Amino acid sequence: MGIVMGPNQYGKSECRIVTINRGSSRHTIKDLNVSTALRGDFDDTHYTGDNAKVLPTDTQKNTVYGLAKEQPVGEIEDFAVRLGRHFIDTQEPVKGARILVEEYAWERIPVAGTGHDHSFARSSDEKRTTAVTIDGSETHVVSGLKDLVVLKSTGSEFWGYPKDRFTTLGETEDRILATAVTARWRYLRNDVDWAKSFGSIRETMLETFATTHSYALQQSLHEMGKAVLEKHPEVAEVRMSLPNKHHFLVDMEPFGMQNENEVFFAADRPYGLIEGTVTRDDVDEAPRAWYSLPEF
Ligand SMILES: O=c1[nH]c(=O)c2[nH]c(=O)[nH]c2[nH]1
Repeated sequence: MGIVMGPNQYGKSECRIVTINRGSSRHTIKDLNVSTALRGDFDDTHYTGDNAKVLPTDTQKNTVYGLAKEQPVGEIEDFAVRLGRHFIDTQEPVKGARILVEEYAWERIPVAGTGHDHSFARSSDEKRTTAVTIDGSETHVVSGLKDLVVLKSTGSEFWGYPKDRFTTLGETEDRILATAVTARWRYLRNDVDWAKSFGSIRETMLETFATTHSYALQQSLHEMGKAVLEKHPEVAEVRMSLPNKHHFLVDMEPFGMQNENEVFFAADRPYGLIEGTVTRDDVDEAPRAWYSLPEF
C-alpha cells in the first residue's frame, strides 16, 4: 500500500481590492474580494518541500493588483478569466486555476436629487459572486449571489410533516418566510453579457420568491431555480443554499393578549438549512466546476 498526494490547489485567499476609475470627475468604484488557487504539477513541494514550481501566494496577490491596474477590471467574470489565464500562460507548472470573486455593491449618495460623483454608500451585505475554473482548455463560469436577505410576511405555510415524540412544532397556514439567498449558477457558454444575465437572474429569483405561495422553503427553492432555467438558456443548473430565518410567534397568552401573527421572535440560530440543485436533465454534469466551492 502506498500513500500519495491527492487533489490539491493553493493560492491567496481574500485579496481585498478597490479600484477607482478616474476617467472623468464622475468616478466609478469596484470593490472586490478575490481568491486565487492554482492547480498543476506541485508534487515536489508536497513530497520534499522543493519549491521550484511554486509561484508564491504573495506573488499571486500582487498579480491581482497588477492586472487590475493594467486594464479596467470590468465584469468580475472577465477579470477572473484574465487572472486564471495569466497564471496558466506564464507559469509552466500551472495547468489549471480557480479564481473566486465577490463584489460588494456601492450606491452613489443622493445629493440634491442626483447621485454624487465620488461619494458612495454600501447598499447592503449582498454580494455578486463568480467562481471561474480553468482546467486545460476548458473554462467553467459559475456565477451567483450571496446574502440576499428576503422575507414574506404571509403567503407561506408549513404543515403535513411527520410527527414523532420529539415534535413540538405546530402546523401553520400563515407564517413569515425569510431567508438569505446564496445561489450559484453554471453557465453553458462564456460569451455571455454577464451583467445583464446577473441582473435578470437576480430579478427572477426575487420575483419568484415573492409570488410563490409557499408550502415549504424547499418548494420555493425549486420554483426559483426552475424560473431561472426557463428564462435563461445560457444557464445549465442553479444551486441554492437557503437558511430558514425562523420567526417564532411570541406567546402573549401570559400577558392576556392575543397575538394575531403580528409580533415575532426573530431567532438567529439554530436555523434550518435548505440546499438543493435545480438542473436541466439534458446537460452534462461538470463536477470540476463545483469542486471545493464554499457552500456547495
Ligand atoms: O420550509 C420549511 N421546511 C422545513 O423542512 C422545515 N422544518 C421546520 O422545522 N420548519 C420548516 N420549514
